[in-house]
Amino acid sequence: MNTSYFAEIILPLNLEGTFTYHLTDSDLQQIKIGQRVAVPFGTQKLYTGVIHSIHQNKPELYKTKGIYAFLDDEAIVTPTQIKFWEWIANYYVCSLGDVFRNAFPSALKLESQTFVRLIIDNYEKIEELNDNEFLVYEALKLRQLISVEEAALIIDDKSAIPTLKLLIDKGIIQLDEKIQEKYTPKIENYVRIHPNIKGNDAAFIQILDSLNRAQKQREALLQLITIETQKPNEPLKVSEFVKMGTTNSIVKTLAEKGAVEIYQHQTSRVDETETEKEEIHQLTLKQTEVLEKIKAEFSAKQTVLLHGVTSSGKTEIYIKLMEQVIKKGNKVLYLLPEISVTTQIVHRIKKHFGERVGVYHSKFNQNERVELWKKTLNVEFDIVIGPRTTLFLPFTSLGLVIVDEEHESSYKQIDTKPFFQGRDMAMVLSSMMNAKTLLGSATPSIESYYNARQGKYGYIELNERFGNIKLPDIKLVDLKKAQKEKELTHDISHILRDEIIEQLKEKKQVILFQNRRGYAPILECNSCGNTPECPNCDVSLTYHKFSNQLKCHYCGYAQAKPNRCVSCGSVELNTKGLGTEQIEHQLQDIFPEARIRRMDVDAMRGKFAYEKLIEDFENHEVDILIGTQMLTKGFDFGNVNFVGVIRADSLLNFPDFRAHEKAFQLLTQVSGRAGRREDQGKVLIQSYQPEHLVLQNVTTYNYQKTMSDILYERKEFYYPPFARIIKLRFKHKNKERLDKTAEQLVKLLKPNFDSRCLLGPEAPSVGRINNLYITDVMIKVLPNQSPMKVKQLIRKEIDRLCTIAAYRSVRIDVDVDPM
Ligand SMILES: Nc1ncnc2c1ncn2[C@@H]1O[C@H](COP(=O)(O)OP(=O)(O)OP(=O)(O)O)[C@@H](O)[C@H]1O
Ligand SMILES: [Zn+2]
Repeated sequence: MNTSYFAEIILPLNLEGTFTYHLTDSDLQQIKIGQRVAVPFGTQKLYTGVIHSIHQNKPELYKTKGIYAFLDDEAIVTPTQIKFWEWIANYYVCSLGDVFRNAFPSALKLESQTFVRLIIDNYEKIEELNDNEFLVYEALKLRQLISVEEAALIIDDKSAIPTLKLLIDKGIIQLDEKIQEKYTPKIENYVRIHPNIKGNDAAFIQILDSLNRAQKQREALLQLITIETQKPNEPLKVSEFVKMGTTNSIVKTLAEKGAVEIYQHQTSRVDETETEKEEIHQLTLKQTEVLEKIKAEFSAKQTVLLHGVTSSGKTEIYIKLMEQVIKKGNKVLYLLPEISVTTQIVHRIKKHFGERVGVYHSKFNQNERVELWKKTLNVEFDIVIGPRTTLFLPFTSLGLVIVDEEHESSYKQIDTKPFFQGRDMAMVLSSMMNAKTLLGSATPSIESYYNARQGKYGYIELNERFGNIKLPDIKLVDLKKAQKEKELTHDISHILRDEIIEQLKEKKQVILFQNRRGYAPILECNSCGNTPECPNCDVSLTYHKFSNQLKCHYCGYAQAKPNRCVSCGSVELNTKGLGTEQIEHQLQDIFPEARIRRMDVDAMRGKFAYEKLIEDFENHEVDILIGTQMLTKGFDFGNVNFVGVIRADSLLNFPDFRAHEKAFQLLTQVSGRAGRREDQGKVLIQSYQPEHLVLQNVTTYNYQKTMSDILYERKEFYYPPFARIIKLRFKHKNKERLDKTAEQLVKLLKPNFDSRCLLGPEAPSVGRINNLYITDVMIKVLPNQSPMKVKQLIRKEIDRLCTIAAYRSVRIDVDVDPM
């Protein structure tokens, strides 16, 4: 045995660094950086790891173990990816294992606690299974579900992971997941002249004669003939045909008589494979100019910020640029904030590039993820589109990374480590691969705007809408005044109401925005003022009328709505605040005829709920769409000329240093959904404080002014982009222990910081979630400090704290550049 070679292996553990295993001669024959291996860890555990590096430095302090098995012949992780993971672990102060866990699909990463289930009950080629595979297969037939740990008991430790991997590859078993909802495409009815009589004059004349006493049917049939002659290859929907003057029952009768045929055709947005490719739009003069400027800037700068007003055709410019990059043999990564709400853009891109587009859907299951990983590795795509996690796919030869709607806060990962900012990491990955990055937005984030103005990025403006349509006319509605003058029905001012009536009369569709979900966020007792709170979190419960429940938006806790106040027993419970659900009810009351739909997380539960709603909206099966900020993300609907904002106030009064920036962005974006085709759009924003500066700037589209006001304040108080923020979040079920730990860490850190730059510990506005108390410490890193040194210091002091038993159980999350 040759023990002079060792491999460093990345494991999905919350521990620093990589782990050393010794290599045998035969290991050395097959080992490649980026390959998967099955290894033991600790006394009992099995993991799938990835080979990080090979060396000859024998560890002095402990005895190494060997590798159980190699799971791949070739590497499935690229060297750039490993470098990228390390960069992230370093920057975001977490372990390489934390990054690996999040970046690598779980279906490729079996470990002791992973469960698999049988998907083929009667496997036909049983004789082809090896003994171990057969034993696991038999066990699964009895139990359906088995963990890697249990498989190791049935066969042995060494073979457990490789055996399960083989069974997965053969499609016999699958990682256990909740059963995924299948998308049932919408079936549309189409109508055509019956094939039996088409082109058969005799048969046709016979039918026509038989209709002599049914004039309407005869006319409809003749009309259909005319349409088919004019547009021979265009399928005609029954619904469209009916709009041209006939009725559903006439079409039905004609079908019964064998004159026409009603047939079905799937109109799916998700499954685009059969759609024909379309030519890329010719850019306008202005757009071409912008494209040329982008390319010129790229020759000197790695990153360019495209600041183009809503509906200026940024997407069209991206498409043209992508085409040019692909022609040179390079690949493109196109990042979007939330793929589920941006089906429209995916559709537009697929229309031009067809099969060579890979789409990462945040609701993809594990098996779909693996497929995308493998196809990217095999360079089967020219373009891959997806949300921030798409950054982790195994790309080669990227030429361009586009970050669309770069200001969107959903680029930041907040629920799982690493807490990375997808936009920033896009630039890192792009530069590692010698590619260029294009950031695009109608309302750039203040950081990107500042960097561009400082000359770090190229900066290009596009100030006119496609077709030279004017930006929507935005007016404010004073809710105080409306209330006083009794010009308010529920929460809808009469100006807003009349505008909606006008729009509906003209057969236009309306988009309304309200920043809160639920019915009326808070239930309050009229006698004692008590408000029901979540038993697990320090927040009031939100009232949802549809389910008649009170729900916690933090931990998911739900209870039936009480009839009496739990505190004093009074039956006079009142609702306070305003959510989308309530607006929906109010609208239904004011516009009983209108078809109203709602778009928020509660209404969008299923896997393809957004897609379905967007489809219905595009088909004009919806008159009024009310929703939360989901509505704002890049929607491009032709039939919307008017947008209304129900109440802008909660956006303005949010206790966060980014509140004004976000409010400006959100209101500008939502306004931008109006008037994108022919006429100038209109927007009404209702608010109790119409004099507010941010609102005033929104109505005049004064981005520059807004940002320079905000920059001024940020500079005064050391906020980004003038300082970097690192937030330490402490969590524990015992409040006293939590506070002590946080205070202790602050004491250790204090000597290194100016007092203005080390703030807290302080409980956030929601100080307890899911029975864990929370407290935050905020560190501001000034430009004259090295962020890396500060991070090292933080790591060191946290490690020091963890050596003391009393503090060890407190969870400390380091969030670099929190949002
Ligand atoms: N050169 C062009 N030829 C044809 N249609 C165009 C052209 N440029 C833009 N359009 C159309 O104008 C509409 C708005 O363009 P697009 O969606 O690309 O704008 P955008 O700048 O990405 O907007 P937003 O920031 O609001 O998402 C789209 O329907 C698009 O197809
Ligand atoms: Zn809760």
